[in-house]
Amino acid sequence: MAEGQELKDKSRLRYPINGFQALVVTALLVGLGVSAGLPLGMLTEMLLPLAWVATLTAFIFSLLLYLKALMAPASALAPGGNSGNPLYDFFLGRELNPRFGSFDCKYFCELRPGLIGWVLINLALLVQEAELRGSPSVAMWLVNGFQLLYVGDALWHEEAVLTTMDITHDGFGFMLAFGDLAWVPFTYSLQAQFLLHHPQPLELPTASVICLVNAVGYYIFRGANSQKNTFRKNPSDPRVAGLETISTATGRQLLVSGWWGMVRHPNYLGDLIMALAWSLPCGVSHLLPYFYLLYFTALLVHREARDEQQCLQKYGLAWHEYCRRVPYRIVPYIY
Ligand SMILES: NC(=O)C1=CN([C@@H]2O[C@H](COP(=O)(O)OP(=O)(O)OC[C@H]3O[C@@H](n4cnc5c(N)ncnc54)[C@H](OP(=O)(O)O)[C@@H]3O)[C@@H](O)[C@H]2O)C=CC1
Ligand SMILES: CC(C)CCC[C@@H](C)[C@H]1CC=C2C3=C(CC[C@@]21C)[C@@]1(C)CC[C@H](O)C[C@@H]1CC3
Repeated sequence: MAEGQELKDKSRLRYPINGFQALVVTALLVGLGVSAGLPLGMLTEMLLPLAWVATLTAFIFSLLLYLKALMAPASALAPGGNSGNPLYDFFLGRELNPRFGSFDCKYFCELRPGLIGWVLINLALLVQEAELRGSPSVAMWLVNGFQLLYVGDALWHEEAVLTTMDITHDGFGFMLAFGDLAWVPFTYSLQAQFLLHHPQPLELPTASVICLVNAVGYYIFRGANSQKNTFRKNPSDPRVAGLETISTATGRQLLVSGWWGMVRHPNYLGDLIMALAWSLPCGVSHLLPYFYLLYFTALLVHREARDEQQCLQKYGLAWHEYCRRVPYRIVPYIY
């Protein structure tokens, strides 16, 4: 169990940290099913109807959550989803942490169904390719491997999601419910879907270069996220104690050396490099496999701007000083 950030009423919610176990249990159940004759590859023929059902589920779920939020106390509402405009509030989410007993709807949806569903769809596409062509292609192995690493990493470090703005600031409305339940599994698996219908020959040297790109992206992404998480948990931890910091009026400090001294969002940079590595196995003849990279760039640029606003509010002058010391946002010398 882990404790979340402090809420408006000074209380803290508790969250179970067992996302990685959920992934392992799902893998075991799917393995059992497949060995008992479950035709996993058939899933690939049901993607469109399943995407519709997921969207409808997200719609009904967020409608119920909106109705539930009408009875919630003011202290339980999200800062942005309480405008009084029902459509806007339904879309962004009125309540910050809707719960049924100890079951936290937003926390559950943020990582588990979407991320585990995504790698399950990828696996089904790999199995289907093996059935169609005798064995999965190198490109399909790479896409499956890279994205499984990403999902496994997110679930392994599940506790880190408790400090993201989705959990601490945003309500749970249609946008996030749709994003978590429908958008992630069905659009994040587009590269593997593309490969099933457009096989790409991949020579060993090209595959090795693509693996290197993914490794570099992962190294930056994990290094930056772990450095910040370690520092926030215990600034005197020997792994971060030697880093240069700026003090803020809130008593918290900001890192100005290490990964966070290179750009203001080194974790986004690593994430984008990995996104490129996931598209490259699909070749360069079609734009579709690059959809994730384009959408993700737009999402992270927007997210970075929102985070800047929140940090400026929290840290004021100290944030200005940080921006002066670390002038680039995501890509050194470019942006
Ligand atoms: N694949 C996907 O679809 C998505 C992936 N992601 C990934 O999720 C991860 C989490 O991203 P996200 O939630 O956006 O935010 P971040 O992990 O980047 O966290 C931002 C927060 O970090 C703290 N911070 C910022 N600068 C510093 C500094 N110099 N020193 C110490 N603390 C600092 C601030 O919070 P405070 O000071 O309060 O601690 C700030 O609000 C990222 O790796 C991102 O790439 C995100 C969105 C979508
Ligand atoms: C429907 C819209 C276009 C936007 C929906 C946004 C959501 C898909 C994303 C908002 C924040 C997310 C995070 C992740 C997945 C995507 C969503 C839900 C991660 C869980 C991905 C893995 C990382 O390690 C952590 C991320 C936290 C934020």
